[in-house]
Amino acid sequence: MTEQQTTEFRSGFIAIVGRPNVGKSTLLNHLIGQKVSITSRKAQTTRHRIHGIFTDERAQYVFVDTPGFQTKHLNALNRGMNRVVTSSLRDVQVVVYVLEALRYDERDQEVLKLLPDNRPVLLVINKIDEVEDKGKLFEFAERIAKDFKFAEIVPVSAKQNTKLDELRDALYRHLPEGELIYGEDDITDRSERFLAAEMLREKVFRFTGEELPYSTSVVIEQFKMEGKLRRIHAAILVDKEAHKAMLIGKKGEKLKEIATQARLDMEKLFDGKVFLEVFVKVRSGWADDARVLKSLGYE
Ligand SMILES: Nc1nc2c(ncn2[C@@H]2O[C@H](COP(=O)(O)OP(=O)(O)OP(=O)(O)O)[C@@H](O)[C@H]2O)c(=O)[nH]1
Repeated sequence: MTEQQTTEFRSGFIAIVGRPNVGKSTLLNHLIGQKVSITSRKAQTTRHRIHGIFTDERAQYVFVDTPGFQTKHLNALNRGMNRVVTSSLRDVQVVVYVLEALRYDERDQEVLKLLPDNRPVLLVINKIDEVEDKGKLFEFAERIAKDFKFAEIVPVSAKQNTKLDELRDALYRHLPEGELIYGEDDITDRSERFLAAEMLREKVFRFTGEELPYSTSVVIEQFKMEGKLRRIHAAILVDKEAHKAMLIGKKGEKLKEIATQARLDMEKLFDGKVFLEVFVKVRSGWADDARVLKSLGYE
């Protein structure tokens, strides 16, 4: 091969799959160097497909962050998520299958069953910072490799940015030759409005621990540019008065903290000042129901 052939520009879509909590969102954020996907200690916080984009002088890597594959609790939402996993695997060039170091349970195996055999799959063993005896990683990798033919195996710590360059190199090796798919400076194809909701939703999860149910949702009611300032009004919708009190906290302190942290993340991501106002609203049930609203003359 000549020098030129080895440095050809490459591009393509890459899916990151794995059971909840293995660190997919953290990996995506750290590979891109920006916070575009929400992370939290609670499992199952990713509900949407997010494209994170990373461009350097030799390639454009377009990441698809898939929700954790659900094997328990097959409700409609989770069934939807599984479909997202399967469909996102169909239109990518490379698949990254993430495991937690030294952990390989039946949920991981369920995801493994979804892996395609007609394109490269990289095994990423994450959270190696938690393993003292690194020799164990080798045995672990050998064991997993018996279950699937991986193109490469890359141990990393997403959180500590360890071996992420090795992972980028491995991804480059398996991407096809191609032009830029998105702009050079793009990091996601999601709107700022969507990302603002994600940032806020993450803080709600983070600051309410296990107390608040997943039924909580975030709506951006207004997103306005005023010169360089983004003026954002957001509502956190809850089902019960008790949940509202929980979110607001003593003297409103919890809500203030949630809003401040979300605003700081937004300012970093949007690279500009944000004025953020957050309200907590109790969903009145019928007000949410599109059909009822329609019959009352609202659209
Ligand atoms: N020690 C350690 N913890 C990590 C690492 N990567 C991620 N984590 C932690 O693992 C937890 C889950 O990370 P996420 O990135 O939200 O996991 P996910 O796979 O996207 O989870 P879902 O959105 O539920 O599918 C968080 O508490 C992270 O901080 C790592 O390399 N080392």
